[in-house]
This record gives sequence, structure tokens and C-alpha cells, in this order.
Amino acid sequence: MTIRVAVVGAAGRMGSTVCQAVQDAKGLELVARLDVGDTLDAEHLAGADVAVDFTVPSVTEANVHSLLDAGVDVVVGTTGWNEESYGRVREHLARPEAAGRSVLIAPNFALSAVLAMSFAAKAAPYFESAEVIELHHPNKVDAPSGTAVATAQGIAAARAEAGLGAMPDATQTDPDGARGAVVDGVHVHAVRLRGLTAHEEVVLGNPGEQLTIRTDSFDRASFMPGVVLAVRQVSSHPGLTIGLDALLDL
Ligand SMILES: NC(=O)C1=CN([C@@H]2O[C@H](COP(=O)(O)OP(=O)(O)OC[C@H]3O[C@@H](n4cnc5c(N)ncnc54)[C@H](O)[C@@H]3O)[C@@H](O)[C@H]2O)C=CC1
Ligand SMILES: O=C(O)C1=N[C@H](C(=O)O)C[C@H](O)C1
Repeated sequence: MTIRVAVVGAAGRMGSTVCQAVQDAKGLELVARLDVGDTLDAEHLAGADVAVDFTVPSVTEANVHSLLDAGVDVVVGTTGWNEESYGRVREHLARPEAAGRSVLIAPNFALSAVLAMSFAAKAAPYFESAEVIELHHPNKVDAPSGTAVATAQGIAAARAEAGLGAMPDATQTDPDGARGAVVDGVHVHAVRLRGLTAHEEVVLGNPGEQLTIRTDSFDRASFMPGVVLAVRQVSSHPGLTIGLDALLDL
């Protein structure tokens, strides 16, 4: 059976790459390319079964609600989500008119990044210290990256489950934020550099040793197998699914 796909944010870096990936994928048909100014209703969705959203953090949640109202399942790669916005999507999915609908939201569809997040959470209980450094192209509008936030949350959850307390840090003065953002107690540093695409390093330290976990997306092609997998599988996972790892046997 062919899955008909609409791409929202189709004129963007990711959206245009996703349009091509959908056109190249067996069993998928691109039926709509939507971007700023297009209404997300049944008419513009042109019979799509699944919509893929790669837009901007400020609009993605509203898009998901409109897409659910229009009766399609949704795959989201846009960043900017948090527990509150996830909660509102869960509430929407619980309404009778959205029964059986599916939404999958993933901060990163690249296999190397999904594995890096998983490895970081696995390693976290064994180290006194852990910090996340994300490095991206300078056109990125949000910092820290959604992947870095998810990585830090995974590290923090694994440390908490293992009964670890706060990490050692004698910093007393940091007027300019040199220690970076703090996500659930984990420091996250953001680099924006021309020439980069999407990269992340997780450094974990003990007395006398360090583990470095690094993922590099040199090209947006790295995200496409994960996006195509999500499009193929989203409708078999009713409700809200967070992270591509939920579709992989990690
Ligand atoms: N989950 C993942 O694997 C990845 C996620 N991302 C995330 O995807 C998002 C998009 O990234 P890029 O493609 O680099 O950005 P971009 O700026 O190149 O593209 C965003 C597109 O969304 C459009 N847009 C803005 N508001 C809209 C609206 N209300 N309705 C429809 N379209 C709208 C813009 O016109 C633009 O064409 C970001 O949040 C980024 O962090 C990026 C790469 C991989
Ligand atoms: O904006 C990007 O480019 C990327 N955004 C996502 C994020 O914020 O984690 C995924 C990847 O890092 C590329």
C-alpha cells in the first residue's frame, strides 16, 4: 500500500531534502509541499496519510494540532518541544475525534545521533562528570539543540536512577554564562560555526580517564533513513511517540 505524504516546511533545508527522500522511497508518494502561508487543512494536504513537519520551534506545536484536526498522522523533526507541549499533544490525541491517530516527535533522525544518545545514557552512571557540547551551522535558530537537550535529559535520568548526586564543580562566579546552559543539572555548550552541519560530543570524566562519544552529521542525507522509517511506521504506533529509538531495537 502506498503511503501519501505531505511535507510542511518543504522550502527549508530539511523539508526540501525530505521531499526528495519521499520521492525516492519505495511505497511513499509525495502529495503536498507546504510552507509559510499554506493552511494546514484537508484541501491543502491533498489526501495525505502522513504529514512531516520540519519548520521552526515557534510554530511546530500549532502545526501538529492543525494536522491532527485535518485527520493525518504526523512525524515531527522540528525542535523546541518540552513536557508541556508534549502533554497538550497527548490531550489532543485522547479526544474522540483523534482516536487512533499517531504523532512521532524526534529531535534527531540520524542513526549515529540516536545511538550516541543511547550510549551516553548507558555510560552516565559510571562517571563523576558529564557535559554535552553541540556544534551546528550558524543558520540554526535555536540553542541548545533539541538533540543536546534530549542527551542531557537522558544522562540526568540515568544518573538519578543510579543514585548519583550533583557533578563536581567548584565554579563560584560565571557572570557571562561561560559554563553553558544547564539541562536537568547537565551543562550543555553550543557552538555555531560556518562549515558545520550537526555535531555533538558527550564528554564523561572520572579521575584519570575520559570517555568521548561523538556523532557527526556531515550531510542532511544522514537524517533521511530515519525520517522514511518514521513515515512508514508512525501509523502503527497510535498516540504520542517520542524519539526514533522507540522504533529501533536499542
Ligand atoms: N529531527 C531531526 O533529525 C532534525 C531536526 N532539525 C530541526 O528541523 C527544524 C527545521 O530545520 P531547517 O530545515 O534547517 O530549517 P529551515 O529554516 O531551513 O526551514 C524551516 C522551513 O519552515 C518554514 N516555515 C516556517 N514557519 C512555517 C509555518 N508556519 N508553516 C509552514 N512552514 C513554515 C520556513 O519557511 C522554512 O522553509 C529545526 O527545528 C531543526 O532544529 C534539523 C535537522 C534534523
Ligand atoms: O538545526 C539543525 O540543523 C538540527 N537540529 C536538530 C537539533 O536541534 O537537535 C537535529 C540536528 O542536530 C540538526
